Amino acid sequence: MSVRVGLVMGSDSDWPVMEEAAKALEEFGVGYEADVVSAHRMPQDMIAWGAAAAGRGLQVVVAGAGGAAHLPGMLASVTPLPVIGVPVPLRHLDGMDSLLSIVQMPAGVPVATVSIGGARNAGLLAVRILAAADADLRARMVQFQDSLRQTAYDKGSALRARTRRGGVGFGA
Ligand SMILES: Nc1c(C(=O)O)ncn1[C@@H]1O[C@H](COP(=O)(O)O)[C@@H](O)[C@H]1O
Repeated sequence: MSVRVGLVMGSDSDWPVMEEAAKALEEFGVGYEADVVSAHRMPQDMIAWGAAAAGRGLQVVVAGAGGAAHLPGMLASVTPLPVIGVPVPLRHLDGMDSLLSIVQMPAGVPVATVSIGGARNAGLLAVRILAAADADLRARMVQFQDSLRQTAYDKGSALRARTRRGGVGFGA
């Protein structure tokens, strides 16, 4: 399986959050590599990693970091690849620091920021980006969306049964 997504984080302490992105990629059979890359602690290596990413065949970067989370933005500044940023919540400030660090990028250097701790959505967004030019992957994403819809239908019918209040009743 070719490695299409670079899944990087500022520290291995981010893994419990970032693992959800890895799981989403695995669900869709998308190859990824995972590594610790820190703008603050290894700036030269971080620049080298970002500058080489596209040339190594990566197509999307998912970057997670907590606190003063400069990693996603700095990677976006040195790669032409789409970068998805994951704000990782730490003990203080509940991830707001990380969210604001990642989301407020200057014009010209986009980072697609997901919610605080939203690594699963980062993985799913990476799949969607790849699926734009990959019909097989797109078909799998449509199937996944169908399963979400079915789950919502089932929840609606269970709620209607529980409350004995008929609603519109979506789905079969
Ligand atoms: N935000 C960054 C960057 C960066 O943005 O380059 N490098 C590490 N970190 C973050 O520091 C937090 C604490 O790291 P440690 O647990 O290693 O002390 C992690 O959430 C990491 O992402």
